[in-house]
Formats: sequence, C-alpha cells, structure tokens
Amino acid sequence: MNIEVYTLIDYSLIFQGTAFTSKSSKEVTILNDHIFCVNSDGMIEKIISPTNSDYESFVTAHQNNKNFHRLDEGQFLLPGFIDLHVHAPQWAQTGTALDLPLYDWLNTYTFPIEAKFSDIQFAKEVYEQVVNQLLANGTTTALYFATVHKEASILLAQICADKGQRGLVGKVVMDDTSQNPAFYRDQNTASALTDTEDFIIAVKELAKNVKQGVYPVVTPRFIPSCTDEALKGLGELAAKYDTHIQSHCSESDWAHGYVKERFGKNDAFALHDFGLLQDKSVMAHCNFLEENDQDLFKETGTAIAHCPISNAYFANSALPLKNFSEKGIEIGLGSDISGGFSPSLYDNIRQSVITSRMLEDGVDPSLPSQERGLENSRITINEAFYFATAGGGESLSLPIGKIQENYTWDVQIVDTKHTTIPLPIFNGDELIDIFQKIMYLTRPEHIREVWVQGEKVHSKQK
Ligand SMILES: O=c1[nH]c(=O)c2nc[nH]c2[nH]1
Repeated sequence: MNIEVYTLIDYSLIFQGTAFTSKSSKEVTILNDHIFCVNSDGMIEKIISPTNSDYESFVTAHQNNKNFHRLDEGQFLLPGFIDLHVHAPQWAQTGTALDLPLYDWLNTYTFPIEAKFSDIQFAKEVYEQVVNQLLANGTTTALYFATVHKEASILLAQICADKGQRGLVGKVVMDDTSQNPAFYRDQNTASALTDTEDFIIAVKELAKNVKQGVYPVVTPRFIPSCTDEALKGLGELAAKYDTHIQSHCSESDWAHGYVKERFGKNDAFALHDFGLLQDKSVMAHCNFLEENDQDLFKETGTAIAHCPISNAYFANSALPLKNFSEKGIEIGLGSDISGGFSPSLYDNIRQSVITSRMLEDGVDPSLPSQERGLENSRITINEAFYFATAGGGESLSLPIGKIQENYTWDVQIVDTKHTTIPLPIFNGDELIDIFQKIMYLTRPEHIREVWVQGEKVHSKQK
C-alpha cells in the first residue's frame, strides 16, 4: 500500500517509538523508531519502518492529531505480559504462608482463605486489587482460578471486563467429599457441574459487550480434588461450549504420586481420558511429565504454565523447561499467586532464567561437577521474554503477545528515565543491552502506561 492510501485510513491510534517483541523463541526483534497504526477494534493494522520511503510524510500528516502518540526519549514499547496461572483469591495471602509442603499448605492456609469468597464484598475487595496489581505490573491477559463460588467467580470476570484486562476465569471445581474439607468444596457433583455450566453461560453473555474479551474456563482444581464423574462432566462441558480448560498437572511428588496410585497412570493420561487435554488447555507446573506425557501434550496442543517462583516452594524439582520447549510443547509463564509471591512476570522471567541455570549446573557442591546438573538446561533472557509474551498467546490460541500486524494492541510502555530510579542506561548502550536491562531491572514504577486492545487501562504519572 502506498502513502496516499494509508494516510487516508482513519486509524484510531498511532504510536511512534521503539518496540521489542519476539521473532522466535530465541530471537528478539527490535523495531527501532517504527510507527504502529491501530484500528478501532484495537488490532495492529499497519507497522511502518523508518526505511519505508513514505515514513516521513506519514509522520508529517499525522503528528499533530490527538490520536498520535510519540514516545519520549528513554521510553520503550513491549507486548503486555500474559500470566497463565493466577489464583486470584490467594492474593489475600500473598507473601505469607510459604512454610509448608503443598498438601499441608492447601489445607492449612489456602482452603480457609478461599472459603471466605462466599462473602461477595470480600471477593470484590480482593479481586479489584489483584486485577489492578497485575495491570500495574504490565500483565494485560490473565488466566485466573477463582474459587468454588459461582457468584464471586462471575464477579471476577466482571471486574476484568470493567478494568479492561483480558481475563480468562474459572469457577473452581472441588467435589470429592473425601478429599476436600466440608467448609470448602462444591455441595455435590451435580451442583459442581450445573454451577460450572451456569458460570460458562453467564461469562459468555458478559463477553458480548467486552472489547478485549473475557472467557469462561473449565477448571477442575486438580485430580485429587475431583471425582471421576465431575472430571468427565467437565470434559463434556468444555467440548459443548468450546471453552479453555485449566488445572494443575504433575506438580509435586505428592500430587503426582496420588494420581499414579488412583489411576495407575500419570496426570496427563488421566486428564486426557476425561477430555481435558486439548488445544485450549493450559496445565500448571507439569514438572514430572515423563516422555509419553510430553508427547501427549505435544499431540493435543496442551500448554504448560511454567511457574518458576512457585515451583521453588512446592514442586520439589525444577521444570526441565529447555528440554520441553525443544520438544515443541507450548509454554507460557505463570506467577501462580500465591504459591508464587510476586504479581510480576518480570520477576518470573528472571526466576525462570535463574532456575534453568541452577538446573544445568546442579546445586550440590559435594558432587563432582559432571554429575551435579542436567546438561543443556539453561534458557536465555530472550527465551524467558518469549514465554511471558508470545508463548502465552500461543498457549491460549489468541492473537496476543507480539507487536506485529494482526495482533492486538496490548502493550506496556516502559520508562527507563524515571526521575528517581532510572535504569542504568548510559551512552554507548546498544538497544539489545537496553532490552536486557529492562528485563532484569524493570519495576512497576517504570511501567508508565498499559494498553489492552487499543484502550489505555493503566497510567502512572512521572
Ligand atoms: O501451587 C498450587 N496452588 C494451588 O492453589 C493448588 N491447588 C492444587 N494444586 C495447587 N498448587
């Protein structure tokens, strides 16, 4: 298209600045001083490079219009982050209660907190805060577990809708009376399934008027909390309404062992038997996937939500991330609030690199170096960035996570020149060095603006 044509197009938004986005899982593209044209649906319709002969005249034609945004010096565009695993109610206990193994942690701290979400006022307070927090940390899309309560789960979807975040929300199912405490579980299997169906219908209705989209997610908490009948019914509901599915899979020694004992097979195959592994399925943790489980993930298009901070507390191991990624399994990052204490995917990007380095080198200094670690396990910061953005988008089968034509305008603007805490960027730094400094040092204070589907949803004054 030549300049006469695209200067006449009525774009809703035009941005001029430098962006970082993934080209592949290993490579970051730098779009230096490009122009980004966004249409009224909030999609990136056109990206113009300064090498394009029409670039200057395009800027001249648009720069004085209200919809033209020129980034200041030191500001950079990045895709908004996609958090593939957040327990929204657990925001109420984030940063505390990390002293017990998974089973005891759930029963001692987590189920009592989640039980409180029968109180819709309490739910509102916590859910509004967690959505604000994630937006301020650059997270534009989140895949949420709510609680067993239908009303409070619908409220979480409504809050995402109102605040402009793309929320994928699940009413949690925990119906097994022998595994869940009386004070916190579905009343029975039938009500777990009807509540889930009502929830799906309500969120689909809500979604009709939400520009960025909100989505219902079929959510068996994990196999240990559900009866066979509920798991089967949930697989059927996901197929009937074509929803996303989320659960936990092969997380800790205990959870992995429990499923093996109950079904004589691993989580992956057990979940698959109930119709719960498919292209829109995202399974958290997955540390103990064996070879055939990995193949099944690949075949079904099931994604892993890698939660590196949480894994350090509850997973009894480090995820062989590099190995799984090289097999072609879809992978994104999850904060796993509150098994993970940080609402920031920047922190999880950093931890995923650190964990991979420790996995490669090993951790027991009494062993000879060649026996200490797992070869070829380290990932780069570029790969971690990919998992937090494009990898998350692929996992959810949505056109998000990249700054590229035909993707949504879901971006964060990072200001490296914050007046009191600037990033250490000095003359002579290459853009790729700046990218790495952003990855390792950005805090919410540096995230100046966040946009979802072409709408500004968070801004921070200088
Ligand atoms: O990290 C976790 N957090 C949870 O809330 C949970 N429930 C089951 N398994 C879990 N793992």
